[in-house]
Amino acid sequence: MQAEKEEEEAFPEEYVALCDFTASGSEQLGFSTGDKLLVHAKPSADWWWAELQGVIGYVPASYLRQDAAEDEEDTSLEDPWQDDEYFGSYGTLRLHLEMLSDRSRTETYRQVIVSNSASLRNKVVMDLGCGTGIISLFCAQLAQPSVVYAVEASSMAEHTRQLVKQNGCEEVVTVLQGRAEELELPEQADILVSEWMGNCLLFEFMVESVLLARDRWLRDGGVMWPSSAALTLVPCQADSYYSEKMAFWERPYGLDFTPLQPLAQQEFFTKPKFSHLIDPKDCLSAPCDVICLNMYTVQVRDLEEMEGEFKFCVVKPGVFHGFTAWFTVQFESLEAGGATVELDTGPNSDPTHWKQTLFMLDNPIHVYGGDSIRGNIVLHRNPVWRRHMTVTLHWNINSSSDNCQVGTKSFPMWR
Ligand SMILES: N=C(N)NCC[C@H]1O[C@@H](n2cnc3c(N)ncnc32)[C@H](O)[C@@H]1O
Repeated sequence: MQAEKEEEEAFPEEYVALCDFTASGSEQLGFSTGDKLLVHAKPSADWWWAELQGVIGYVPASYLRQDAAEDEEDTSLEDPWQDDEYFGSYGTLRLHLEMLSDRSRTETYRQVIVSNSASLRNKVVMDLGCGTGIISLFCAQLAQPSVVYAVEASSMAEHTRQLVKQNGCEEVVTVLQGRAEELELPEQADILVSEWMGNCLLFEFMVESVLLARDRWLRDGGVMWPSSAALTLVPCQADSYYSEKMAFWERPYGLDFTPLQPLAQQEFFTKPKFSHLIDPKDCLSAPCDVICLNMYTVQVRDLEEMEGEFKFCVVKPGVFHGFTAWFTVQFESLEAGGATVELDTGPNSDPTHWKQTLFMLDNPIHVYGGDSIRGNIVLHRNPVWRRHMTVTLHWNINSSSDNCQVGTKSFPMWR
């Protein structure tokens, strides 16, 4: 009782709009950046009941920031790119060690350089987000480009310069510290190479920087490495994960802890699980490429909302616990007709540091051979936190043994 009373007293709360929102329905309330809204209730984490100039409606919580009280100093708007935290994390060795230790990833980039070494002669290369400079050093060591501009925004750049000198590549490799989309390159590049992929392909949205650099620094007819990318999805079993996080509460030490299962679902199954290693036998159907990016034509505005359809035919009876996603990227040859090199981060290739991403349904569903699982996936980029997105899955199960089941679930990654 006391808590409810305190809660009522807390409302209304003053919030300020971080960006424009256009209502899509009579029950929603549209607003513009900077509007001050009065929040009267927070019925869910994502949608709040708010008022603006006497009009009431639902508003998306992620678009709002609590408004500092008049007498408190105004906290500056947090950087939507969270650059301090992001580039701070790349200023230490931990993530670079993880990426360099990923032999599948790193050897693929080396193979791209080796198999194109002749065509790289006298070319201008831009290595965007070079980190420790491994790709640039491969270029200088295994081919004869005229110059490689190794661009790195984090403080790692100082050490990268040292590695370039240490390996006798300073004649070819020039390290430029700064954000690629902000710094000046001395000339256009013939090849823009980058290892930009994040979990679920797009998390971190470093790809935006690659596209901006493409539009500004890649000469007409220049080559993008990767040239294309695909997000792949499969319906799957995840029995061990389900047992570990959900079934566990059924009979721990002979006691019934099932009242905690709704909490477990909220805590463990609301967000995607990164670094999931799916066993190929847990795939319930053949995988499907649901989103494909052509790195020459995709535009930054396309990244706001990407949608892909899928239709899976279940190949064996099992428990449909969720979907697993991974990605592949392709590197076209510099020579006409030359072989394309591919990096596949899926369950049938050598594991990479990304592994796969698991999206758990709230409740597992029994499926049988011949059932179809149709639907779509929507990647909705966070309008405020620009390195984040929400992944929404809609599915429709047609089963001979059961009437069709329809479901949908949205997974914040992370805000
Ligand atoms: N998911 C990944 N492939 N992350 C690799 C990111 C590497 O690129 C660097 N990086 C990311 N974005 C940028 C940018 N816009 N400009 C320069 N370096 C960048 C980052 O500091 C790290 O060394």
